[in-house]
Amino acid sequence: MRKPLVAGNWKMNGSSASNNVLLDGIIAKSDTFASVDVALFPPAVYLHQVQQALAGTGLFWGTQNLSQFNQGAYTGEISALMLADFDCDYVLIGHSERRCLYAELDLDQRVLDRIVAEKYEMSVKAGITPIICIGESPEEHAVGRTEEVIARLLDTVIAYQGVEGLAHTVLAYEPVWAIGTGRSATPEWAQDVHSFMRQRVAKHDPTIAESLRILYGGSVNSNNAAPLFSQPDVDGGLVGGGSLNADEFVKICQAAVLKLG
Ligand SMILES: O=C(CO)COP(=O)(O)O
Repeated sequence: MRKPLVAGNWKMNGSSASNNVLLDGIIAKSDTFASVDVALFPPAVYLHQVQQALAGTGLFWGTQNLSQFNQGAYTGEISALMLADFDCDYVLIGHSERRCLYAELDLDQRVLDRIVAEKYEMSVKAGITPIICIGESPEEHAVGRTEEVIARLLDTVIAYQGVEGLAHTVLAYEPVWAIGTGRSATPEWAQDVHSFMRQRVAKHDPTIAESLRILYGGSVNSNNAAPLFSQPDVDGGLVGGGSLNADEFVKICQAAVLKLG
């Protein structure tokens, strides 16, 4: 049985004061979801605050991005080694907001997937578990290209690092059309796509595929979390807006506990 994981992506939200309220609310109820893994992803400037608050609670933390380079003249970037310095457990890689809004191309205009693969390698080497986000755009969704888009990214990551790295990786299916829209994928749709992802990995290594956690992200809330998480190949959620309110996020984490029966 894969242990469910609920990840709260705060995106560019919060302040020292509001973070304290949110953290206190989550920590106060953490014994009600102790049987699942829960991780918080604050903006990098608040990493220290979150690390201090969560130390000893059993909750995990991470960041929303990392550089594909180790160190040097990369203004504004944060390396895997720096994240390891903060005992980060996880890092989000390839979130659609980075791909779309920040056009993560390198100087040779190489494809985005390659950058994702390089970041993935950096995090694995630093001992930080990557959560690789993939999903189709509204346009790709409309013309039925979901599986093609997902297969392309998965194959690039596997080709670059080998399937073995996926033993230390979490995948997140985040359809762009469901992010921040209030229009979540149906549980059936999420299950179909997650199953496709697992089967694609299984072609390379069935054992790794079976143990691989695949999260669903896109308008997860306290009403739809339980039906989504009840699907056999949905191993938890990557939550944006729903992770900014302690009561709402705690309910989503508790929904993941139901999956354990
Ligand atoms: O992008 C997401 C999490 O990374 C999902 O965001 P929402 O839950 O706000 O739709």
